[in-house]
Order: sequence, then C-alpha cells, then structure tokens
Amino acid sequence: MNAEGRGRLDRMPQWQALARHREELGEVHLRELFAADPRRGERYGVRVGDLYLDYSRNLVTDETLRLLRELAEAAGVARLREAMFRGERINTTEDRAVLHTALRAPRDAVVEVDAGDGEGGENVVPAVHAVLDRMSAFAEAVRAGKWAGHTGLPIRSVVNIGIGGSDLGPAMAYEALRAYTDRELDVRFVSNVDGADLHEALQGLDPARTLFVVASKTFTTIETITNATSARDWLLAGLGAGREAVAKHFVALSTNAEAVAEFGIDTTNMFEFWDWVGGRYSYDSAIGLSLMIAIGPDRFREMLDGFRTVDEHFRTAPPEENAPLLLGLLGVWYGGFFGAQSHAVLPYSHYLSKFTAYLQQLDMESNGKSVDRQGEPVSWQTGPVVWGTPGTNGQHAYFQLLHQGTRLIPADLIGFARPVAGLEPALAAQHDLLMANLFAQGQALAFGKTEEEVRAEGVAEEQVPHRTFRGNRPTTTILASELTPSVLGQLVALYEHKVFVQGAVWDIDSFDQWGVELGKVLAKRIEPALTEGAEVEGLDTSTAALVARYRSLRGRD
Ligand SMILES: O=P(O)(O)OC[C@H]1O[C@](O)(CO)[C@@H](O)[C@@H]1O
Repeated sequence: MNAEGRGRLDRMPQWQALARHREELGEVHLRELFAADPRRGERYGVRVGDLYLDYSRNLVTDETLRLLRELAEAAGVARLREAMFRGERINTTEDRAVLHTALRAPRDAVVEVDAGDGEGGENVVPAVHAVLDRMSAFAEAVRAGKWAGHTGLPIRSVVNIGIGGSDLGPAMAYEALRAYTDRELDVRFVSNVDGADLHEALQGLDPARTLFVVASKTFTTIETITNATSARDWLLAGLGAGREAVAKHFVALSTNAEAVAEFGIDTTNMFEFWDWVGGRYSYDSAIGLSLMIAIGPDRFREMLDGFRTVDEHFRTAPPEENAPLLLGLLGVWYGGFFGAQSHAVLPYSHYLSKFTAYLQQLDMESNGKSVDRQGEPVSWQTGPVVWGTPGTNGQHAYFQLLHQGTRLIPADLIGFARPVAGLEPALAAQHDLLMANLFAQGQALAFGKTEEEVRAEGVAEEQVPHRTFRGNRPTTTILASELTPSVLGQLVALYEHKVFVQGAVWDIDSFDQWGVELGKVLAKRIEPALTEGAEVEGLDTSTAALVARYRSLRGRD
C-alpha cells in the first residue's frame, strides 16, 4: 500500500479485470461497434466549456469505460486531485505542492499552500493577483509605447529568453493567438544555447528599442543565462552604454531574486512566481509576460478564465462526463493493453503549429518515469511518445504509416468550426476544406476500406492488398467553435489534467524531472575538454574519441 492507500497497479483487481476484458474484446473492429449501436457517434461525446470531445472512434465499449473508471477510483485519482487543488505536497520527490491551478483562481478565492510545517498554509491567491496586476501595468506600458529604453525611445521589440517550460508555453501561445497580437510589436523567442538562435533573433533589431525578457524559474539554467549574457553584451555594445542601461532593457521572470540581482537586473523589474509552479505548468504565471505584452492583459485574463473553466470541470464533473479523466484513461487503456508506444496530437490549425511541441514537455517530462512513487520499478507502460504536426501537412508526410503501418497509434484530431477572426474572406473560405480533411481522416482511420470495397472499384487483384485499409485506428476528435484565448486556455488545461490522471493511475510523480539532470551535469564536465583540452576523468572511450575528433576538426590539437 502506498500513501494513497492503494496497491501496485499490476496487482489491482481492477487492472486485472481490464486485462481479462481486453482478451474478451479480441480483435473487435470499430465497424462492428458502430454497427451494434446506431447512436454511438452521439453517445460517446462529452462537452467541457467550449470544447466538444467525440471519443466514439476509440476501441472501447460501455464495459471498457466502466472498468477504466473503476480503476481510476481504486487508484485514488480523485483523492490525489483534491490533494493537488488543496495545495498538499504531492510532488513528493521534491517535497513541493503542485498548485498551477491557483494561477487562474479568481481574486476572491482562497487556496492555501501546505507549508510543510503542519500549520495551516498561506493563501497564495492575493500574491498571484498582485503579480498579475504588476504584469498588466508593465505590459500596458510597453504596448502603449510608454516604457522607454535607455535612450528614451519606446520599446518596439521583445525578445523572450528561456528554455523548456520558460519558452515552450509562451512561444506556443504566442503563435496560437497571433491573430490577437499587436502587430506593431515584434515578439521573438530564443531558447537554444546554439548561438545561431540568438543571432537570428537579433537580426534587424534596434538595441535602443529592444526589451529582453529573461524567463527562468531557477535563474541558473545554463542555456538561458548564457543567452541572456550574450544579449546583454549585444545591447550594451549597440548602445555604447554601461551596465546602468540594463534596467530599462531587461526584465526577469523568476523565483530566484538573488540570482536575478546578481545578473544585474533590477529586482523591481522582476516578476515572481513560486516553487509550487512547475516549469511545464508555468506559462499562465509570470512566465507568460511576453505573451501578455503581445496580446494584452485582457486577452491574457480571458485565457486564464478558459483554464479555470476546465479546472472546475475536472474537479466537479462526474466521472462519466469528466473530459480530462476520460482522455487520461483512454491513454492508460492503449498503453497498458494494446502496447501503444506513442500518441499523436494533430491540430487542424496553422496557429497551433507549436502546440504538440509544447505538449511534448508537458506529457513526456511529467510522465516519462519508470519507478513508482515508492521508488519501485514499474511493470506497466507509463507516458507515451507524444508527437504530431498540424493537419493537413502531416497527411502528406507520415499519415501513410498511421493508415497502413503495423503500429497502433492513437491520435487526437483538434479542429475549430470557425477560422480565426481577421482572415481575408477568400482565405477564411478555405476553412471548410481544412475541416473536411480532419473529418475525413478520422473516418478513414476508424473504418478503413475493405478488400470487397476495393474490388468493387475494379482494382486488379494483385493491387487489392496494397489499397486495402484495415481501419480500426483510434482517434478522439476535439472540436471547438474558434481558437480564442479562452479556448486555448481550455485546451491546455484539458491536457494538463489528462497528464495528471495518467500519472495518478500509473502511481508516478508527474511533477519532478530528475531525468534531465544527468545530461546537464555531464555537459558541464565535458565543456572544458572541448575548449581547453582538459582531462576529464572517467570518460568512456566513445565520448573520449569523439571529443578528440571534435578538437582536431576545430584545429585545437
Ligand atoms: O525555468 P528554468 O529554471 O530555466 O528551467 C527551464 C526548464 O528546465 C527544466 O528544469 C528541465 O529541462 C524544465 O523542467 C524547465 O522548464
């Protein structure tokens, strides 16, 4: 039994019941499931906020869904969910609360964080809104051209420097909400320690009119600090000014005031957040400042309202209608009982071009774990490989494998009834064709094309196997009216809570990320070997040979 009072997943009777049920289902085809229930398409739908989820094309029956809900109950998903919303320290390996939901709580809400001392916790909501208010005032000043740089010229370009959760969220949302951005302001994102990233981002920028937003929860991340230092050098050289110019051109988004001050950024220009906000759950905190500057505080708050709609749904909707619970359990089903290794997220929206990359961190950094909360190795599959790009581009690249390959790859198809506001009428008219493709793909993946259907088209016999589509490839369709700030918030919260549900069932800590540490430490050890030819103790022969070849190619040896 663990802290939640549950046993190991693979020994739970509910898990074993699902295994038996899977055997009974055998190779059942979606064609049969639809034929057996003429109302399946409507029945297997759930609504949350402005989102409608059609999950009818999944390899499930009423019995499967019932057994999955029983598993969730026995696994203590609801208990852990309450513990999260109540501010308990559910991130046990880092001994932290997990309270990103407090970032979108209304002003009058009370959310107390467990201080870990057994005493009643502090209400974090006033601090959340104080920072939001400061961000709003700052964003308004920049947008109105009232925030002047060192030479007195108004800021017109914003460069966000951050990586991982301090980049992917705001960069994704900036693309998603492009139609809502102030087109007069140039907002760019730099993340990679490859100097080419900053080099390209700085092209055409005037230092006198450029603001750098250094986003780093820890303010120790080597990529971010390296890029921020180079950006500071570029700024001061361009302005021909001393360190005093930094105050007007650099702001920091961080939990680490000391390191911010050490870097030379005035801490009055620091927007804070807290250790109970995980990096990949942080873009609705101060980490969203560049986004807020781009879309304005009102739109940012609409986005937060969207997040909150799904938070409330997740907390209160009954299991049968609980969208994040359902999405999470479908993933548990495919990973646990179909051996599915990956999960495709395919948004039929050009504006969501970075959405799947964002979800990669959210999902894979959260649930890419192989020991349970007790530190015991798991015998069940945990987080899948998440991948995908916007439709229809993917159709002309990897959909062949989705349709006729040997692997089962569950996919989410995301689409919108209306094109984003502001498109020229002729371009908005293309939207029906875009959505026809989404609907067609879901249909083709589920129902395929039988040999008989192929033959009936007069296809030569030897061609028939090549032109047959087995179908039975599961998809969930998420349909919303339009990609607004609120709808984006709803979508992100839906996936946040889906990931939560899966981590809870799999009994893993979804909120730590120890797996990224080793590479960071080794890179720090190897760098002096590359630059100075320093001896690095204990290098394996492969790395040592590569280092030697690198140095020789650089003409250093
Ligand atoms: O915001 P920071 O502290 O610079 O960290 C950036 C990213 O690095 C990680 O810690 C590990 O990649 C992520 O979880 C985080 O989002």
